[in-house]
Amino acid sequence: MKVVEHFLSIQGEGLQMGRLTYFVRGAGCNLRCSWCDTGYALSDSDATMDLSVDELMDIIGDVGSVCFTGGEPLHQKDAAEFLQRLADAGKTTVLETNGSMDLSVVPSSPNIIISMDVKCPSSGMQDRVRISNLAYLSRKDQLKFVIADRTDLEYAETFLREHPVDTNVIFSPVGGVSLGMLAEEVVDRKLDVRVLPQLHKIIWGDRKGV
Ligand SMILES: C[S@@+](CC[C@H](N)C(=O)[O-])C[C@H]1O[C@@H](n2cnc3c(N)ncnc32)[C@H](O)[C@@H]1O
Ligand SMILES: Nc1nc2[nH]cc(C(=O)O)c2c(=O)[nH]1
Ligand code: SF4
Ligand SMILES: [Mg+2]
Repeated sequence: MKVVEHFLSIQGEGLQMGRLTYFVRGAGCNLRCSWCDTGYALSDSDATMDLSVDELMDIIGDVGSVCFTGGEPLHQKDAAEFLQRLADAGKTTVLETNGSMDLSVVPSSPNIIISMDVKCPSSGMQDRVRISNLAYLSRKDQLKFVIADRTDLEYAETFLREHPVDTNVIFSPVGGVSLGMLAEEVVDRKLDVRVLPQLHKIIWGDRKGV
């Protein structure tokens, strides 16, 4: 596994928000979202270490919650093996994936929470979503829309109307965009979604390793 960083922190996103979590950030991504807050992890050459799955399991130790992210974690050749080992060890693992990578490779386990993005127009990557991935999402998983503006919001609303999915839907503002604006729009439109911030940025600001 080409790893950029790994660290113990508090889960800052999604339904596991607030939980002590061990983060593993893989190097390399096949997309280039305009607002990506992890530009330091988008190339394979951003890797600072090459770790085996055994080494990663030793590093994670007895921490019960893991977030496998990136970059794009499914870009890693041993992603499925890592996910299977985490699931077999009984760890709750959130897989933060960008929606363009085939989810059929993800082991089926109640311990693996797929957190799939649908990229909205502001990202410049909205055409990269793999619609067939929606079939792999269930009630344990989450579908995340990162929203920069009203165009994104309307895109997300239309997407959900055209592709109803029985999973948890999260609207999260692009860093720096008003959470209040997003919340008011969701209330006005009576959208059955969760409006969530990035908790780690509220605690520590926008920086690496947290
Ligand atoms: C850094 S990405 C890595 C995982 C995967 N590549 C993806 O995009 O889902 C992790 C999460 O952070 C979100 N994200 C990235 N930049 C952001 C920003 N500037 N503001 C809010 N969320 C952001 C992504 O949309 C994604 O849900
Ligand atoms: N604390 C913290 N929580 C996170 N949840 C998802 C993250 C990510 O970059 O994928 C992330 C992150 O970078 N930090
Ligand atoms: S897919 Fe994820 S890691 Fe890749 S550019 Fe977009 S937000 Fe950043
Ligand atoms: Mg992050």
